[in-house]
Amino acid sequence: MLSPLQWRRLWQIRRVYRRYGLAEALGRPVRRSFPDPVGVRLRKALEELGPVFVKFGQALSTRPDILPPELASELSKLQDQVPPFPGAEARALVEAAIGKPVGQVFAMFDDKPLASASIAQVHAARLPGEDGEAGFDVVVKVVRPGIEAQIRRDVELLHGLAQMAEWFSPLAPRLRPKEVVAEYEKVIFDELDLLREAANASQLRRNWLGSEMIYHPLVVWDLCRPNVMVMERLNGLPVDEVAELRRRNVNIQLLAERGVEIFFREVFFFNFFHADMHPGNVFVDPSDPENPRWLALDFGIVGSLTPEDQRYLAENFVAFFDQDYRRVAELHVESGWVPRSTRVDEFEGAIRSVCEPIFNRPLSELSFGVFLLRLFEVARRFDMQVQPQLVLLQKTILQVEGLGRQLYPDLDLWKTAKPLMTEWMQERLSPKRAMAELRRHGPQLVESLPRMLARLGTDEAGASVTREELDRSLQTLVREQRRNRRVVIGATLMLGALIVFGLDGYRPVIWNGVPSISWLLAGSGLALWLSARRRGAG
Ligand SMILES: Nc1ncnc2c1ncn2[C@@H]1O[C@H](COP(=O)(O)OP(=O)(O)OP(=O)(O)O)[C@@H](O)[C@H]1O
Repeated sequence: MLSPLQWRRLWQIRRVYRRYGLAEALGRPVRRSFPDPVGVRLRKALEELGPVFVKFGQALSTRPDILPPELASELSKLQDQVPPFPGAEARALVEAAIGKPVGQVFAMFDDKPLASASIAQVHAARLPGEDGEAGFDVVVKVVRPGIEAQIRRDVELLHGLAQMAEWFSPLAPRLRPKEVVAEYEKVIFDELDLLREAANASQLRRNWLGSEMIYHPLVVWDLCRPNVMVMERLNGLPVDEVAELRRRNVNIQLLAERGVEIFFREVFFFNFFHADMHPGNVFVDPSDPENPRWLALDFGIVGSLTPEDQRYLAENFVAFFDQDYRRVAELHVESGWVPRSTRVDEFEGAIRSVCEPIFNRPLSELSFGVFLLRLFEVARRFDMQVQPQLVLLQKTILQVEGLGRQLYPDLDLWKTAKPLMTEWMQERLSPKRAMAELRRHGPQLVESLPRMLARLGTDEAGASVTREELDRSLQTLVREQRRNRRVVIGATLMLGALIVFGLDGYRPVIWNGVPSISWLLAGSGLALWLSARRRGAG
C-alpha cells in the first residue's frame, strides 16, 4: 500500500516520464517527436528525479550486458549535483553517533564541507595530539540526514516501476528490470553503510602497507559508526591536474604504469580491488616526483573474483593478445559463462569480428576494457549469464585505462600487465601450488576426474602461440600450464589408484587374466607425472 508521499512521488515520476517520452526507452511507441535522442532524455529525466535515480542511472551505465551502448554512454555522463547540508547538522549527526560533543573529540572541526555528494558529505577535522604534540588531521564523512528514508521510498517505487515494465515493455526479457532493481538495491544500501566502507579501507591499507606505489588512509575505528567514518586526511594533487603534475616534474609515465600495476595486483594477487576509480577518488602524492605515489580514497565499492574467474580472465587476456579467438570462445564455455551447448565455432567467429578492429590500432591504444566490453556484448547474444563481478571489473578496467592514458597517452598496458600475468600464472600453476591444491581438494579432484580427462583429450597437442612481437614468452606459459595440468591429473590418477587399493585390497598387476584397475591407474598416473616433469626440465 502506497503512502501519500509515495503517491505524490509516483505522480511526479509519471509527469517526468511523459514529458521526456521515456516510453521509447522501454521499446514502446511515443506519440510526439522530441528534439533530443532518447538517451539524452533519459539522462535529463533521471537528473530531475534526484539522487536515487541518478545513482540508478549511473549503475545502469556500467551494464553493457543490459543497455545498448548509446544509452549506456549517455547515462555515464550523469552527475549528482546536490547542495551541501549545513555544517551544524553534520556536527549534530556526529555527536549523536559517537555520543560525545564534537569539541570533546576533535581539536578542530570545519563546518564548511570539503566535499558533498548525494549520499555523504566530507568535513575536515583534527584529532588532538598528545602532550603538546601536533594533532592528527582527519576527514569526517557523514551520511546525509534523511537519505536512508528517501532511498527506501524511491527504491520501493523503483520495484513497482520494474514490475510494470516487466508487464508492459516488449524489451523486458532483455532488460530484466526486476533483477536489475534488486541488484541496485543491494549496492545503494551497501554504500550507506560506512562501517563497511571503513572495513574495505582497512583491508586495502593492510594489503598495500609499506608499498611505495600507493597509500591508503588510516581508519580511526573508535570514531566510526554506520553513518560516520573518520580517517586520516590525505594531501595530494587531484590526478586530473596533469599540467600541475608536470610542473612539479612528476614522473608521469611511471605514475601511469604504477596505476595499471596496482590494479592488476589487486585483481590477481590480493583478489580485492578498488572498483570506483574515477578521478575524484584518486590523488597523487608528488613529494618525491621521481617516485610518485597514488593516494586512494572512497572505498564504498570493491570487487573480488572467484579463483576460477581469475584464471579464466587471465587466460582470456593471454588468448586475446595472442589473437587466439578459439581459445577465448572455449574459455567462455569451459567457465560456464555461456551455456555448454554453445557452438564454439560460431562464437569464435563472432568474437573475431569484434576483436579484430581493436587490434587494428596502435599497440598503445589496445584496451582491455574495450575488449571485455565487446566480449560481453557478443556473449550476451550467446546467452551469457550476467556476471556482476566481471561487469564491475570491466568498468574498473575502463576507468584505470582512462586514468592511465589521461596521464600518459602512450601507455602500453600490455607491457605493464604482461609480466604480472606471467608472474601470477607461474605462481598459480607451479607444480608446488598444484600439489598444495591437490592436498586441499583431493576428494573433489577425484570427482571431477572424468571432466578433466575429457579436457585433456580435447587439447590440441603442440598448439603454439604466435604474434611474436607481442609475446614470445606466452608460449612458455601455455606449455607450463599444460604441463601442470598433467601433473595434477597424474597425481589424481595415482590418488585414485590408492583409493582403489584401499577399497579393493592389493591385487597383482595381472589379475584373473586382465590388468588390474588400480595398477592401470597408478601406471598411467605415474607416466603422466613423469612426462610432465621431463617436459618441465626440457
Ligand atoms: N581521506 C581523505 N583525505 C582527503 N580528502 C578526502 C578524504 N576522503 C575524502 N576526501 C575528499 O572528499 C571527496 C568525497 O569523498 P568520497 O569520494 O569518499 O565521498 P562520496 O560521498 O563517496 O563521493 P562520490 O560517491 O561522489 O565519489 C573526495 O573527492 C576528496 O576530495
